This record gives sequence, C-alpha cells and structure tokens, in this order.
Amino acid sequence: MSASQNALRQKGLSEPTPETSRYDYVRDGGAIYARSFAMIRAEADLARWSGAAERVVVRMIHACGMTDLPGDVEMAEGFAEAGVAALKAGAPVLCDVHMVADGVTRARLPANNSVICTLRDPRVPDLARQLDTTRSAAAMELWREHLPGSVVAVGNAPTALFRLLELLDAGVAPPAAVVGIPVGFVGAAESKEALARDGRVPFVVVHGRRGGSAMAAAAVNALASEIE
Ligand SMILES: C/C1=C2N=C(/C=C3N=C(/C(C)=C4\N[C@@](C)([C@@H]5N=C1[C@](C)(CCC(=O)O)[C@H]5CC(=O)O)[C@@](C)(CC(=O)O)[C@@H]4CCC(=O)O)[C@@](C)(CC(=O)O)[C@@H]\3CCC(=O)O)C(C)(C)[C@@H]/2CCC(=O)O
Repeated sequence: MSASQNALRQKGLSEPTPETSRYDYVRDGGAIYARSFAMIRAEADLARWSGAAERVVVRMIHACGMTDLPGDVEMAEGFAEAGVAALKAGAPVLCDVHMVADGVTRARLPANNSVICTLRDPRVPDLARQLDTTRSAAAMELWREHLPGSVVAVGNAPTALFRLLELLDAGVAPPAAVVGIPVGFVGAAESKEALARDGRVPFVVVHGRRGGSAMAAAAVNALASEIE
C-alpha cells in the first residue's frame, strides 16, 4: 500500500482507483494526446500544409478544439521552417503576455531558448503613459535588443502586433518568425490582416476574431519539437 493510500485509510477514506471509480475515462496522458491528434487529422482539412507547418496547425486546433480553424489560417511560405531553424539556433521566444510564455513547454525547446515576456517589468506602466498606448504594446519597447532573429508569439494583445509592425517601420531588424494570433473584437482581425499583408516577416495568423494565448503557445510548442 502506498503512503498516500495509507494516510487516506487512517482517515477512514479510500483512494479511488480505475477499478473503484464510477467514472470511465482515459487516464493515460500519451493515449489522450494520440487520440486527440487522430481525431483532429480525421476531422480537419489540413491539405494545404505538411511537415512542421501541418504540426503547427494541428497543435493550434488541439489548443482550441475547433476543427474548422484551418479555414481561417494563413501561413507564409517558409514560416515553419524559419521558426524551427531559429529555435534550433537558440533564438529567444518573445511573448506578448505571460499566459503565452507560461504555455511554452520548456522541455520541448531545442536549445534551452529563453522565453521572454516584459509585461510585468516595472518600467512598463510609465512607458505606456509616455507612449499613450496599452501596457502590452509599451512592453515591447523592452524587446528591441532581443527582436532580431527571434520567434515572436502574440496571443492576446492586438496592440502588441501593431506595435511590432511599427518597430519594423522604425528600422528594428525583424524576427525570424511571428505567431500572430491575438484574439478578440477590437483590433484583432485588423492587426492580423496588417501582419499578413506586410510581407517583411514569415508569419502564421488566424484571420478574424479567433486566436488566443493557448493557441499561440501551442504553435510555438509545435515549432519547438518534432514530437507530438
Ligand atoms: C483589450 C485587452 C484584451 N484582452 C483580452 C482577453 C484576455 N485578457 C486577459 C488578461 C488576463 C490580460 N489581458 C491584458 C493583456 C489586457 N487585455 C487587454 C488590454 C486592456 C489591452 C491589449 C490590447 O488591446 O492590445 C491589456 C492590458 C494592457 O494595457 O495591455 C492583461 C495585461 C491585463 C492585466 O491583467 O493586467 C492580462 C495579461 C495577463 C498575462 O500576462 O498573461 C484574459 C485572461 C481576460 C479574462 O478573461 O480574465 C483574456 C485572455 C485571452 C487570451 O487567450 O489571451 C482580449 C479579448 C484579447 C482583449 C483584446 C481585444 C478586444 O476585443 O478587446
């Protein structure tokens, strides 16, 4: 008997096991993933992508549960290859919000890459006031030295994606690849449209209102490792 089972028994409780539980569900994490990916591949139209690009789309669907997502996905030629190569070369991952940064699985990163989110830097509130913008966009002022050759992941803030394009306009060297999937109603669709039409940097976007931090982290995780 394990220590935890013993402790429960002393309190007059018993630990539920697959045999005693009244719920029948899959308990094996690997089996859950394998079954999910098989369902996604059966239901989603992935014909436009292969290799790492297809893995990115599969993982984004996995993070949101919507197998019709491919209809809104636009990916620049060479995006996945550029993202994979940058991560293998040790590029940092720059995230608009901590929810994205926290979702990046460190063990999948191929070169012990740093994952950077500057949103909680104490300088950001003042910067936002000075620049008359959101904290998400102002936080990117602190990205300047990290930006060239990086992998950018924007999952929440449309203003961050617009600000990225403004930094490129200001002459900052571009990132290697951009996951640009802010979610929401104000500026989300417009910022993603602007990135897709910009042409200066390899990108993946989900056009329209859909997107989000979980999806952005999942896209980075797909670029980070060949395994599912
Ligand atoms: C306008 C904003 C939007 N936020 C959305 C959705 C979610 N945001 C969450 C949280 C906890 C955070 N959002 C902030 C980034 C905050 N959100 C904004 C801003 C006001 C402006 C961004 C923009 O328009 O570009 C932004 C604050 C800012 O000044 O930049 C956050 C920093 C607010 C805060 O807590 O201080 C915070 C980020 C936390 C982190 O670092 O991880 C939600 C969890 C809110 C919730 O439901 O409680 C949710 C998460 C969605 C996701 O998948 O990421 C929208 C809908 C994206 C919206 C932008 C578009 C719109 O239509 O309004």
